[in-house]
Amino acid sequence: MTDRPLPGTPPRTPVGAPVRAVVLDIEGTTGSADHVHTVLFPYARKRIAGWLADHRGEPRWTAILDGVRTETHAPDLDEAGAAEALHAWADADVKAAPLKALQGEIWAAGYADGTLHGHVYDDVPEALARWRTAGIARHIYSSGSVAAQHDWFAHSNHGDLTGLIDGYFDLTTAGPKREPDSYRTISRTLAVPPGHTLFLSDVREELDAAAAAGWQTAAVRRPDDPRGRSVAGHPVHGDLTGLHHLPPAPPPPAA
Ligand SMILES: CSCCC(=O)C(=O)COP(=O)(O)O
Ligand SMILES: [Mg+2]
Repeated sequence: MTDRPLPGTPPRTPVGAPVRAVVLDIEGTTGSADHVHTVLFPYARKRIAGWLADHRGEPRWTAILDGVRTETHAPDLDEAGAAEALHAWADADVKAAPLKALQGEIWAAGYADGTLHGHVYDDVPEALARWRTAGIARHIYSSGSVAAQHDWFAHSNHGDLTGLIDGYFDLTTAGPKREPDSYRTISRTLAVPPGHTLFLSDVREELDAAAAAGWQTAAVRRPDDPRGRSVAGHPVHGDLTGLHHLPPAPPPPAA
């Protein structure tokens, strides 16, 4: 796949404008995509049918079934049909909210019994701590559910990092990551102007969507990423160390 800017992408606030909030992707940016694909996804895939059977009738089971029925436009789908849809989404890595909610539920048990951990690259805790010291807000935006994101950072290879993170956005609270409107929703929630918000991701289409919403962007392509270091239209970093010293926002005017 070649990296080309989307036609019609408007010019952005130049990098260098004061940054008041950093929003970070997980898979491929702050954590290992390989860990997500070879550890977390298979762990959940194997347990989908068992989880549905074990939690039948509970409110979270009902929410997941209702979500699958809505997404598949099949209001009468039963548990077996829902399991089939969830398996198909898992196999194709479809970012469907009911699958993401269920994966989060299943992973929670694995984190609790110590089978699973979240993978966070070594440079991430220091970057988050530096931005906190500089008064820059730090939020995560991933297709994984908010609960799954929180668990990933709470049970990371660097210990519990949740104290360094101000909040989390997912498909249900913001929307799909390749849609500019999702970034507009996050801007409204954070009450930070788009031009003062920096998005970090490994996926060009996500960065293009954030840029279309007026955000600053930087691509993160880890050295082991087979896609290489070129992401058209966005500055590219191999880790977060080059982003430690973001230009801080001036303090708000006195009332
Ligand atoms: C710990 S959240 C799991 C990541 C996930 O489920 C996923 O689909 C990756 O999404 P991202 O938006 O972080 O690329
Ligand atoms: Mg990613």
